[in-house]
Order: sequence, then structure tokens, then C-alpha cells
Amino acid sequence: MTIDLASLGWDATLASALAADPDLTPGRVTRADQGVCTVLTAAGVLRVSLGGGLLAAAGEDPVQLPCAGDWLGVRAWPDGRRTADLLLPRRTAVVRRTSDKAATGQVLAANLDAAAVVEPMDPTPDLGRIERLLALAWESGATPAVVLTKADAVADPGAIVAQVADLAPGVAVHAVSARDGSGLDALRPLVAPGRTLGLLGPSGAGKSTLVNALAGVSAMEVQQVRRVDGKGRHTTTYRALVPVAGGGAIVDTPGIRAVGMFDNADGVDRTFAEVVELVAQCRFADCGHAAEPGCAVRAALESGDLSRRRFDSWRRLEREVAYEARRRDVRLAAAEKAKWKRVHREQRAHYRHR
Ligand SMILES: Nc1nc2c(ncn2[C@@H]2O[C@H](COP(=O)(O)OP(=O)(O)OP(=O)(O)O)[C@@H](O)[C@H]2O)c(=O)[nH]1
Ligand SMILES: [Zn+2]
Repeated sequence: MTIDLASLGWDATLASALAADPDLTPGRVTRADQGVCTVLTAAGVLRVSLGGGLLAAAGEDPVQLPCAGDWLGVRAWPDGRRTADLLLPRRTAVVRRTSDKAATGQVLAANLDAAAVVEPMDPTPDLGRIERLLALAWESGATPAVVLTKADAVADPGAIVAQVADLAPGVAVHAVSARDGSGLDALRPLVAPGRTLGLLGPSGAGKSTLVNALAGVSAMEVQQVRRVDGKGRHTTTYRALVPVAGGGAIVDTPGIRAVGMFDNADGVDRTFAEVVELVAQCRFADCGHAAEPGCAVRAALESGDLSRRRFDSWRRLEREVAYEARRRDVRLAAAEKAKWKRVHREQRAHYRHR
């Protein structure tokens, strides 16, 4: 099987980044496991392990771990093994905070052109979650969108679209139903040849159903890897990146339950553009929007132009981002201090032994 990499987004910029090492060939990650990636290459689907350089880089900073959507430089060894030896620069990346104490980032998807926040219409969409995921989508560098699924299950999808459009300034909001096919055509331009659409949303939002509806029967689908699990059942190997029949790809991220803000100050500002505009009109640059005179935010709350829910939501995310930034600074400072301690200790040992 041959795969047309250009239809998956391979371009001159990526090619020149790979050109430094003529022994490497390109591959795009469809899924990443512990130390092993499944990649699409011109010669077909390959399983590659991470080379030493990549492992070392990821040890320093987990953001350097390859993830779905990444382009890798793959080396073929004389004994038939293949390793991923180069992570090509990402054009865009969706990064969330890991749940552990280290406060590092985890890349959910890379090289997306559009990042769609997927939320069901039924049950009622969680507005706070949409805002949170939109901040991630904006921050990624991809064009954000909102996709409201299961439109067939509600009486008035238009009303819900209007409600969500209010909290997504500058973002296209789509209502779709995979069941009756309505609204899908509006999403098709997002998965054109060479373009990649990412889906971010909770489990049960209908992401997999949407992937199937949009992807059609691709060559990959027909050749889908099947394996038998421990209970003797056939399971379809989970692939995060799915090539689309006519070109393009969709990246399905695993159901996201909690997304902690990482380095999302810009994403939060863009998600709450109208609040940021109000803040700029407050008389005092450091206005706390409490009792200060000339507070444009409070005026908007009082007139009803800004909803209390929206304000609280902005406050929460903005504070979370600030808190995370402080934590990161403290961690970096501690790492720096530890390094100097080590250097001094080594120097002392050096002079003692002279
Ligand atoms: N009525 C209706 N139900 C839908 C639609 N799309 C998906 N569903 C149902 O919603 C449920 C969840 O859909 P999935 O596609 O598995 O959701 P998911 O987001 O991929 O969830 P995870 O795989 O757990 O991440 C399934 O029972 C689907 O049949 C739709 O357009 N209309
Ligand atoms: Zn104010």
C-alpha cells in the first residue's frame, strides 16, 4: 500500500526540516503509545520505536513526546528495526496541563489546521467546558470551531447554536447530526486534502461517530488493523489520526474529562475577547472589578451586557492560568538553583582534590 503524504499535509517546509539527514524518511503519527508510534509513511503503515535522542528530549520535557498528528523522521536500520529519530517542528499543538504535580504540559494533538470543540446538544451542553476547550483550541494556533452534536435529539438546535455563539466570539459554531447527516457538509472544508481537523471533547460527545461520518471509507479503514484481545474478541485498534477518503485527516483525542490550563493566557484572552475589551475600558489599569470607580466590567454586569456566568468563568480560567504560570516559574527557579548548587559542589570538590 502506498500513501500520498501530501494529502496528509506533508509540504515543503516539513521537507526542508527533514532534509538535514538524508537517511530519514517522513511519517505521520496516527497513534502514540509508551515509546512506540504507529506512523503513516509513503510505503505504508509502520510501527516505530522512539530513538535515543527523542527519548532523552522527552525525558527533559514531556511536550517533546510524539503524539497523534506529529511528523517524524524515521530511520531504517540494517536489522530491519525502525526508529523515530527526529520530531519535526509542530505548526500547531494542543497542550493541556498534566494532572501530576510536575505541572508539565501534555500534547493532545499536533499539526491541526482546525481544532473543533465537540459538545453534545443533548444532554444540555456544558458551557464552561466549551470555554475551557476553546482556550486550548485558540492557544494551539489552529483555527478554532465549535461542533454541537446530536442536533437530531433536540427540538430547537438553532437556539442552542445562538446561545453557544455568544460565548465563542469570532468562532464558527456548527450544529450537526451524524444520525441524519445534517450539518456535516459545513464541516467538510475543514478536512480538505492536506488539511487536518482535530476534535476535542468529552467522552460520549459523539466524536468517533463524527469521525466515521466524515472520513468515509478510506483505504485505511478497509485495511484496519484487527487484533484479538484477551477475551477472544476482535477489537479495532484505536487510531487517533484517521486519513479521510478524499484527502485530509481527522484527529480524535481521547475523551477529555478535565483539562487544566497550561500556558493559555492568550487562549483565554481570545475566548473571552469581549470581556478583555471591557477590562481595557476600566479607568484603572489594575482594576479588580469590585468597588473601583469607572469599572466598565461592573457596568456591563449591571446593564446585563455581560452575564454573571460569563464573568465568573473568565475569572476562574484567568486565575488558573496565572496560578499555573507562577507554579512554573517557581519550578524553573528551583531547577536553576539545584543546578548551581551542583556546579558549586563540583567546584569545591575540584579545588579540594588539587
Ligand atoms: N441521537 C444521536 N446520537 C448520536 C449522534 N452521534 C453519536 N451519537 C451517540 O452518542 C453516543 C456516543 O458516541 P461516540 O461517537 O461513541 O462518542 P465519543 O465522543 O467518541 O466517545 P468516546 O469514544 O468515549 O470518546 C453513541 O451512543 C452514539 O450512538 C447523533 O448525531 N445523534
Ligand atoms: Zn474594572
